[in-house]
Amino acid sequence: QTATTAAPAKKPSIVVVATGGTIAGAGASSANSATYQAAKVPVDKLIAGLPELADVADVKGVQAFQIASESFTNERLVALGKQVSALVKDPAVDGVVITHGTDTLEETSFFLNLVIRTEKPIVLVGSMRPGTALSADGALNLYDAVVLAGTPTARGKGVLVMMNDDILSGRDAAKRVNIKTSAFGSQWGPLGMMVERRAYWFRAPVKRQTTTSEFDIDSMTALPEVAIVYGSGSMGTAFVQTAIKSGVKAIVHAGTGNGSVPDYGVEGLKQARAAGIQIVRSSRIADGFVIRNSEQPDDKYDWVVAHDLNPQKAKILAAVALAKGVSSADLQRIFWEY
Ligand SMILES: NC(=O)CC[C@H](N)C(=O)O
Repeated sequence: QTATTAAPAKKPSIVVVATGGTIAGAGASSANSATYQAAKVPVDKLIAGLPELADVADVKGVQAFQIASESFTNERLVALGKQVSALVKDPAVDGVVITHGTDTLEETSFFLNLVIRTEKPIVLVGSMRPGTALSADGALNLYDAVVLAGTPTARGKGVLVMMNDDILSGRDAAKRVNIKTSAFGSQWGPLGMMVERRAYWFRAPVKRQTTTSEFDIDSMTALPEVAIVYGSGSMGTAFVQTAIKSGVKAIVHAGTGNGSVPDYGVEGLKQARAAGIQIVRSSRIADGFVIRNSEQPDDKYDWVVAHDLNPQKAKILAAVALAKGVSSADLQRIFWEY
């Protein structure tokens, strides 16, 4: 007697914003897994080459850029952010996937996590082998990313990275291995895994992001330049002097060990701070974090520590914060909170 005919579930509407990278790469032969040209295949061809996408979502493609991700600039980051912000404001869009080269994917994922005010899933995805190679990884990664962007439980978890079955937070996902398809990881582990169209979650981010962020792409016009100076034995002082002259707003010191600075390098960083440049102590070590007033008297010198952010992530956060013109005390608060 009771009608049990269920209305057919509406498929989520997902926009794939393509920027290039290996996931859009092509090689001369199927044996070329490492030698190929990135950013060759247009987004419509990527989508048409994966008919399985139609089973899981209504997918539309937008070609934002067609570049290798090492060629991303602050201007391109801001432009991409504004484009994604406009898309997630469209009530007809349920989620956004961004195909991206893997080299600077971690910068873009963190940037968008800081500045896009939305609960809707934004998922970055790349690949380590071009689509023309044997055991190419891009097809499954893209399929998983589209599924994830349309998954209700992915809402409110910030910008995500979908690679090699792992769902990672865009905040701390980083390229930790080159050449291998298991390229991405985080010292805090993945948030979950994607298996056969289903997201399995094991943890959630606690840092400020997206809807709880104080930053907003819609009121941002440009990002200031930030330099990274790489620490090593006998590192010299020339690069800090060059950074001072170049007019950067901050120097991220990718120090050795716990973010240490050599005895002969302290003076240059003090000069930079006196010239109004913020000093952010990070570490060249991929894991762990930098403790304030350990190794160097940060309170005395008015320096900031990068917490657990790697130098390239610290560069993004410093640029986003300094685009607003914050004080050093605020900058340190921001490094603890995001
Ligand atoms: N695996 C990749 O995507 C690397 C290709 C290229 N260097 C890029 O980052 O776009």
